[in-house]
Amino acid sequence: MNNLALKVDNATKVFRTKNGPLRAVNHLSLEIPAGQKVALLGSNGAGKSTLFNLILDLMTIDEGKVEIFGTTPAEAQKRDLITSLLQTGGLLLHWTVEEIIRSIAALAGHSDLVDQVVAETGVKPFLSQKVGKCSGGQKQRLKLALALLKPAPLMLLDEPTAGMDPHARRDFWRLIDGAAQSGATVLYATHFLDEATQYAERIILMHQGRLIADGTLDDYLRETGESTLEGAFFALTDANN
Ligand SMILES: Nc1ncnc2c1ncn2[C@@H]1O[C@H](COP(=O)(O)OP(=O)(O)OP(=O)(O)O)[C@@H](O)[C@H]1O
Repeated sequence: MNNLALKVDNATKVFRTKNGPLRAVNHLSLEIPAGQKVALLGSNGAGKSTLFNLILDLMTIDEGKVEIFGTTPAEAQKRDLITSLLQTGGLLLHWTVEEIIRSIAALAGHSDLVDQVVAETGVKPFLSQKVGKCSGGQKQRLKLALALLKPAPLMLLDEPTAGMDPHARRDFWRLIDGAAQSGATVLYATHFLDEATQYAERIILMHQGRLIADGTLDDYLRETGESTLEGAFFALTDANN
C-alpha cells in the first residue's frame, strides 16, 4: 500500500456568501505518512470541517487535489480506505441506537464486530434508546461506534470528543491509541489543546483557510518562545490576523 496516507495538494474551497466569496480552504497542502497520529487545530471558522469534507468527497473541490493512499477520495471510500466521525449529519433520530448500529454493521459487512464495538464504545446502557433522546456525549459515542464498524486505515475525526465526559474521553483515546498501534493513520480536529499535546505526534494549525504551522509540540514552543501549546496557539493565530 502507498505509504502516504493522505496528500492534499493546493486545495481551495470558496463559498459564495452574501458578503462575497469566502475562501474556507485556501491553497492548502499537506502530506500525512501512513501510521501518523495528527491533531488539526484552528479557531472556529478556520476551515477544518471544510477540509474534512473535501477529503471525504462530500464537497467538490474548486482547485487542487486530494489523494488517499494514492487514489481519489471517491475510490478510497469505495475501497474502505477511509472512515470518519463528523460533527454533522448521519444520525436517524427516530431509530434506536441498536437499530442504527446493526444496520450500519450489516451495510458495512461487519455484523461480526457489533458485540466488540458495543462493549468498547460504552453504548450498551442506552442501546434501546431513540437517537433523538440521546445526550450529546451519547451521540458522540454512537458516532464512534459507527466509525469503528467500518474499519479503515485512515481515520478522520472532527471534534470527536465534543460533549463527552472525562471517562468517555479517556475510553475514546484508549480506543484510538489501539487503532493507531495497529497501524491506522489518524487525523483529528479538536479545540482541546491537551488532546493535541497528549495524543498527537504532529500538530497542524489552520487559520482562515490556510495552514499556518505544522510540527511537533517542541517545534511550536521553539518557534514561538512560548512554554505551552496554548501560548503558541495564541501567538501564531494573533500574528496571522
Ligand atoms: N456551506 C457553507 N456555505 C457558506 N459558508 C460556509 C459553509 N460551510 C462553512 N462555511 C464557512 O466557511 C468557514 C469555515 O468553516 P468550517 O466549518 O470549515 O470551520 P471549522 O474550522 O470547522 O470551524 P469550527 O471549529 O467552528 O467547527 C466559516 O467561515 C464558515 O462560516
